[in-house]
Amino acid sequence: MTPAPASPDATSPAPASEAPWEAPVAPGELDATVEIPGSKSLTNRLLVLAALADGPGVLRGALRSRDADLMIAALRALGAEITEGTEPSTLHVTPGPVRGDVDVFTGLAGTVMRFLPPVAALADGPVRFDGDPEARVRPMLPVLAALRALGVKVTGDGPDFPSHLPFTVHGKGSLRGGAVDVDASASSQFVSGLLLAAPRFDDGLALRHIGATLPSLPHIEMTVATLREVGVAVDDSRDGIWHVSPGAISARDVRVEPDLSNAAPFLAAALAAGGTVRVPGWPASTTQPGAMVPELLERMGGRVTVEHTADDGTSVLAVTGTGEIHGIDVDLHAAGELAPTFAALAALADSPSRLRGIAHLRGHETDRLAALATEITRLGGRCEETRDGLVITPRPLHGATFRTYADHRMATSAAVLGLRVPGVQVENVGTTAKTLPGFDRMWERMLAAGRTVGAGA
Ligand SMILES: O=C(O)C1=C[C@@H](OP(=O)(O)O)[C@@H](O)[C@H](O)C1
Ligand SMILES: C=C(OP(=O)(O)O)C(=O)O
Repeated sequence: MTPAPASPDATSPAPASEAPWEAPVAPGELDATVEIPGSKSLTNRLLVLAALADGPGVLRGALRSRDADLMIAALRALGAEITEGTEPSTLHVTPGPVRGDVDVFTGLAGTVMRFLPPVAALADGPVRFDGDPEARVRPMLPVLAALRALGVKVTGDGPDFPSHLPFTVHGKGSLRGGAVDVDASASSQFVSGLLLAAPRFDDGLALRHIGATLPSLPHIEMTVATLREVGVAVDDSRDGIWHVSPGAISARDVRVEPDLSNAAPFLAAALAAGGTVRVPGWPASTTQPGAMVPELLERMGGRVTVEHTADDGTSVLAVTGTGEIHGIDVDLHAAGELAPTFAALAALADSPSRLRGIAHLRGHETDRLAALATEITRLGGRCEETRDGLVITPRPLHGATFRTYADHRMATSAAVLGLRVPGVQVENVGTTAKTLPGFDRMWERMLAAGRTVGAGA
C-alpha cells in the first residue's frame, strides 16, 4: 500500500488547458463501451463518513479527480490517514481525532465547501476555508448560519458574518447539536453536509428545511442512504425534516458506483452521432440523479436497452441513436447537474425544449443558465433564460469558441454539440478534471468505433 499522492495539484489552481480543444465531429455511427469512473457525490460522502468512522475502512472504485483529491487532502489535514491500495481508486481511510488549526482548500468543489464546515465544528481548533476565485461567489450562508445557530463560532475576513468563502470555523472539539432550521433552496448540499457530520454531534441533529423549494432531492436521499449503510439512524418520514440520531459511524469496505451524471454526455453522444454507446456497471438501483438519464434520452428519441446483467446486479446499459433528437419539456429540479448535457442535445433537436426547475444552477460552478444561453447563442443557436430554466429553440449551428467558465459540465456539453457542429473550440477542456480527468481523451477514443474506453486506458 502506498500513500495516496499528497494531492499537490488539488490545492493549486484548477488546471487550465493552453490551447482550446477542437471538439471532434462524429466520424460516423458510434459503437463504444465507456467505463465511467466512480461517482463524485458518493466518493466524497463515503470519504467523509470513513474519516468520522469508528475504525479503518476501504473505498473501492473511488473517483480520483480534482474534487475527490481536494476532499482527500482536506480530510488528511483534519486528521484522517488516507492511503492508496493497489490502485489509485482503492482508498484506505483510518480516522483520527478531528484536528484544528488547519487550512482546507475547497477548489470549486461544492461537496468540499459544504460538507466540511460541519466536520470542522468537531475540530479542536480553528479550521480556515478558502477556494478558487469562482468558489468565492458560491452560496455558503445557510450552512454557516446553521452552525452559528448550533453554537459554533464562524468568522469571515471582515467584521460581518461570512456568507461566502473564505471563512473560519472555530471548532471546540465537540458539538451538542439539536434542532436547526436551514434554507436549502439554493443547494441541497447545505442539508447533506450537516446530516453527514450529525451522528458525531452529542445530541444528533433535527434539521428542518424552511425554504420555498428544495433542489436535488436524490442527493439528500443519497446522504440518508449512505448514513443508514454505516449504521446511523435517520428519520426522514416527514417532508423537509431529517432527524439524525447520535452514534457511531461503522467502518466499511465499500464499492463506489460509476458516476451516472458523468455517463450522461457519453450516452447522449449516441443520439447526437447515431450508433450505440454502452456503459457497464449501471446499478440496478441508485440514489444518483443520473438514474434519470436513460428515460430522458428515450424521451428525446434514443433507444435504451440493458445488454447484460452481471452477477453483482449491475448492467451494461446501451443507448442507441435513431437519427432523430426530439425536443423535451422537463423539470430537472431533482437533477440539475444533468442540465448542461440535455441543453446541448436540445440545441440539436428537431423541436423546441424547455428545461425547468433549475434556478439554483445560477449558484453552481458558474451561473450555468447564463453560461449555456450565452454559449449556445454564440454557436448560432437560440437559448433563452427563463426565471427557472432555459427555453431552447433549435437553429442551424456553426463553429465558434465555446467558453467554459471553469465549469466541467460546460466543457462536456460543448463536446456533445461538437459531434454535429464542425469547429467547436472548447476553451479550457482541462476543467473536466474536476470530476473526470482525461475526459477529452476518453471522448476521442469513444469516437474510434468498437473500442472499450476507460479513464486510464
Ligand atoms: O450533494 C451532492 O453531491 C451534489 C448535490 C447537487 O448540488 P445542488 O443541490 O447544489 O444542485 C449537485 O448538483 C452536485 O453536483 C452534487
Ligand atoms: C454542481 C456540481 O458540482 P458541485 O459538487 O461543485 O456543486 C456539478 O458537478 O454539476
